[in-house]
Amino acid sequence: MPVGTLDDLSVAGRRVGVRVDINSPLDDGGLADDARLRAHEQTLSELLEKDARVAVLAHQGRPGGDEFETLATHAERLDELLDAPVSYADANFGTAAREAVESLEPGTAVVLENTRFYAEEYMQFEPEEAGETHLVAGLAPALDAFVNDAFAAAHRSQPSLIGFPQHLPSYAGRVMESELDVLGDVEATERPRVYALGGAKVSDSIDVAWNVLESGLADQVLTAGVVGNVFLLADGVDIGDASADFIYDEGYWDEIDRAADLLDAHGDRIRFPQDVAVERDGERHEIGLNALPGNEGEAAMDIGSETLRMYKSVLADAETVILNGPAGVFEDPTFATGTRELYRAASDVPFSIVGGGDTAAAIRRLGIDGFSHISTGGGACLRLLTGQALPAVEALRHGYDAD
Ligand SMILES: Nc1ncnc2c1ncn2[C@@H]1O[C@H](COP(=O)(O)OP(=O)(O)O)[C@@H](O)[C@H]1O
Ligand SMILES: O=C(OP(=O)(O)O)[C@H](O)COP(=O)(O)O
Repeated sequence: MPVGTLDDLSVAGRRVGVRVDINSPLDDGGLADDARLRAHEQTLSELLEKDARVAVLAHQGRPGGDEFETLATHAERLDELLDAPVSYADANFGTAAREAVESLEPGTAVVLENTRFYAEEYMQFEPEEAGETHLVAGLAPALDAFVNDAFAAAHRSQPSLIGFPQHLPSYAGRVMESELDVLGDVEATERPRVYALGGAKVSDSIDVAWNVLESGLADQVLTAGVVGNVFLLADGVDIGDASADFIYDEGYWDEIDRAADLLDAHGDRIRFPQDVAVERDGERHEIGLNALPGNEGEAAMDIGSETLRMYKSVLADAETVILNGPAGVFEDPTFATGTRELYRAASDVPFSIVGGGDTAAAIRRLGIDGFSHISTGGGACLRLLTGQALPAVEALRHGYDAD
């Protein structure tokens, strides 16, 4: 069943709940980066220009975490970004929230409070149960329609993401629509198709590698970052105590075995680093694999030039590249070379897709452009690229039945 979009929704004067993902890095309580807010400008402006009365729903951080904050600052920033007035209400559901929505003038918006301040929001539900939670059952009567634009959270089965389509006609916003258009049909992209997997979320990356190698989606998988170091260990390379300890400390012991199984099954399509960069006397120093054994106290912080040469030659022949995770500790300029060079080569591939919060931050920081699509999602993007369903999208597809 296709997902309806804003083209199917007539909104003038109607109250529309819009779930966005404006979960952002914070800095002294303020927004350190507003990229995720700007991503939703189009959806919100389009609704407001058509005189909708918009209730914005969103989460920020995780309960107990450093970035678990109110959405007051986000509301202020949206008010600056959008041409229409945006207010803030410190309520999610109940009388105060319903009154805030019901009193909206056409063409104005209110940002409701962080949905995760409400305990049930951080639990997983089936759609029918999600529709009966206090947040959804309490707020839905104040709304005429629901728009889900929160692609980056679409892999979560939380009430505000999957519950409203139980009660309301529901549609994908413009961010959701364009992400699904580009990422929903990865099989149709040209080959050779290369997956470049770096960064530090080793379990997720190995899941992706398994999936795309087993299904035949990937012609080549390039590994870098901590993921590359795990493949080196899996291949029996002694990468030195500092790198290995990091991997064990992060609890990735089992991942080394999974990576070894992957190498046994599909080693002909997996590339891993041939040299790495470490810090020596305060400078970048590159070491080939033969010189690595016995290397004590120097962690592999980036891929080296030999590896880059090999990866660039794979990318030069690719028609499609899907990239997730930096190649090294790009936050430190000494170790940003691998990420910068790899991303530049990837941006020259005819069709290039990039996903991941840190990956997008690295692209901005290193000033690289030319990618075909930069996804707003990390986990959601990878889930879709491995052919798995997203609960929030399934809820839009199957949820509302007017009868
Ligand atoms: N060799 C490495 N050693 C330690 N950390 C690394 C290494 N390579 C990359 N990283 C770290 O990985 C982090 C990003 O990984 P990840 O969260 O998986 O990316 P994304 O958010 O794009 O999915 C960065 O903070 C970066 O410093
Ligand atoms: O930042 C997000 O996802 P991402 O880290 O995969 O990009 C989303 O806001 C989901 O947040 P969550 O991973 O706390 O559920």
